[in-house]
Amino acid sequence: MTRYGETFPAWRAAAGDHWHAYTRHAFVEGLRDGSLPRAAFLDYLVQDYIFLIHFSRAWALAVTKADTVDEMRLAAGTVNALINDEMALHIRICAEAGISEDALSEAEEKTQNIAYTRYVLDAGHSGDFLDLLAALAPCVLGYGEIGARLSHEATSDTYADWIATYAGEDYQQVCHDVGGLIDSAIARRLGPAAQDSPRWAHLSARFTTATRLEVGFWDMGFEG
Ligand SMILES: Cc1ncc(CO)c(N)n1
Repeated sequence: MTRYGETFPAWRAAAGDHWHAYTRHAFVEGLRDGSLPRAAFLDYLVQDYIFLIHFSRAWALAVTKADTVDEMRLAAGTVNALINDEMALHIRICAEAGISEDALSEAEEKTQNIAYTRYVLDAGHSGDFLDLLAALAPCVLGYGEIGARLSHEATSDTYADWIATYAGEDYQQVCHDVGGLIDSAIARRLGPAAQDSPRWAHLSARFTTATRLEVGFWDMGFEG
């Protein structure tokens, strides 16, 4: 399993079965073996386009919640990667299927999508930089882990374009940078014995909640 720093493996372990339910979801396995119906994939991509808009807003909030210029730089880099790289995948695949960018912007946002993105934004608004990072982490790092695994385990090239985006060097670099950012942000605010800090359990619980919301997002993908 991919590490992406020291904090992530600890939070991932604390999320227990929820992490497995997220990263080994039937939707993910359908991407792996190509059995996922195209209509479900496109439905998911349309929702994910909207997701990425709000997710970019949450990373932009991280820029304003940061304490150092290094933290700002990394958060701003992630905003850039989301808006200018990752969303391009959605626009490209949807365009190939006859769904225009205008149609993407006008699509109705589903409730599981609203629940997830607004939970993350609220973590940032009501909490500090660490609360926000804990809520953001499962998304970035989970897709990194899924992409890296599927690049080795895929048995079909039906969804090769999607897999290559998350397994690719650019996205994997974002995951390593974000993993490092979480480690240094924690060390800076909670000190070397972060796991003994009273905040640790709370941050870890936020990570688990966001992981559960990822499971709901895949479930939603099947409903469409
Ligand atoms: C729901 C969801 N989680 C994570 C990612 C990765 O950025 C994504 N595109 N969508």
